[in-house]
Amino acid sequence: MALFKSLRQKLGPENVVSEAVVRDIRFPTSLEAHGSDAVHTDPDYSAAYVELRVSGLEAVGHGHTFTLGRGTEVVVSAVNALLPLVVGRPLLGILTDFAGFWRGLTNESQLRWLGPEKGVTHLALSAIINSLWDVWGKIEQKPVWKLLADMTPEETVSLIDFRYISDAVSKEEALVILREKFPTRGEREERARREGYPLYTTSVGWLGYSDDKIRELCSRALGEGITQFKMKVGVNVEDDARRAQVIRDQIGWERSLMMDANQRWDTDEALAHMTRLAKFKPVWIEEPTSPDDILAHAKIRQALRKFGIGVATGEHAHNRVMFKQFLQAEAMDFCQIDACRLGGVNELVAVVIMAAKFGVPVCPHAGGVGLCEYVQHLAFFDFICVSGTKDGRVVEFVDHLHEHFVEPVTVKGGCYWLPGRPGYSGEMLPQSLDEHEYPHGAVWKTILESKPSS
Ligand SMILES: C[C@H](O)[C@@H](O)[C@@H](O)[C@H](O)C(=O)O
Ligand SMILES: [Mg+2]
Repeated sequence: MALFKSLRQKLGPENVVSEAVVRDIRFPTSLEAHGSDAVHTDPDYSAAYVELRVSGLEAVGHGHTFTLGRGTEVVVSAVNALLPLVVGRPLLGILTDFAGFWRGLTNESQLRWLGPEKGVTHLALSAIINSLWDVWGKIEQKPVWKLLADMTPEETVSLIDFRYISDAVSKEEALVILREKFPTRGEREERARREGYPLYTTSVGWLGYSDDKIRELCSRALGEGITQFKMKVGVNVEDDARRAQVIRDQIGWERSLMMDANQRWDTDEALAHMTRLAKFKPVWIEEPTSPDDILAHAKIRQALRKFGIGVATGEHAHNRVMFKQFLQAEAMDFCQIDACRLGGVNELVAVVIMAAKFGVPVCPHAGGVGLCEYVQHLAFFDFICVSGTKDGRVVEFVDHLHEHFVEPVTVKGGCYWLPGRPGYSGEMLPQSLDEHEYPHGAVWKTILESKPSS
């Protein structure tokens, strides 16, 4: 137990979580249609942002969950409801029995009625769990991917609550998967440093962008060495076809194009629309229908196989149980974990291991604020410790709001590059937090004051 031993040397019973505050941070991305899709037409990328202090420690844990605009205040309330379960607890006890702690939060006997393990309370949980991972990384002076890469297989499985997934992957099976790659982790860590991790960009194809803007952004992305692109579809199939043509004209046919319908269609509509759009050779259609409808995804997947179009989903799959069923029902070709939809690193690790068992590539979702900063850690963990490969895998990148982070992602030549600072990379700059706090931060004051009163 290498890492736990080191923690025991650094932390004692006096190091308790002494304070945790949550803030409502919103960015007015809807003003320029950044992030817009077939159902989220005016997204303001937002965060319920937690700062967690531990007595006797200088390091502060920063963690957030991603949400949109008006939803943020609901998530902030849910974080406030959960925080009494965290404040006052010794950090060592939390981290060395992380699965037990996690279950305690997800199964608090009154709050669990709101979920369990889904929706607002689960989003809120992830902000707290993310802040704990951040402080853990800072204590060990390691970025989270490295913290994970330095764990023994036994330490890794101790993070996971196996309840409800042990029929798909047991603790013993998870250990076998992790042990298999354990001796060769060093080689892949070296390769990760040398080669990075491939990305695709969604920033060229938000639904509210004009054709001219799409053209300009494609040519800029090509100049930056990006070779994989995603566009939004779903409102009007003829518009989608026109925009797909615009993108193909720019990127050619050798580079990859993905499509994302953001849950807009019924099953038959999905089939009709994708039959029409198949000629643009998309690698996948993402969220073609309700994110809860596993069997519909399976049906769509079967039907689109003849076109060579895969089905991707996961950004709205609310817990490991949903992923289990998508995998068991052969309903997804690409597993899109989301660092904030799931209950933080602990549940993400479970899904990454489960996907490896089912042989489905993990291609993390990152369309939001700070999601790129988070998911890079999980993708590198998957490569170094779990699947051992980057083949057929790609991490989403959106080129928005990175300037607000203490350690923004490094992307170059169509790849993410390993983050180096201790922690989970989600810490935002103090000035950005102050300016974007809703409703009194300077940015919101200006926007709200300029709105005509009704
Ligand atoms: C509202 C958001 O921008 C979504 O459109 C976004 O997360 C998207 O589904 C994606 O895959 O990036
Ligand atoms: Mg999506």
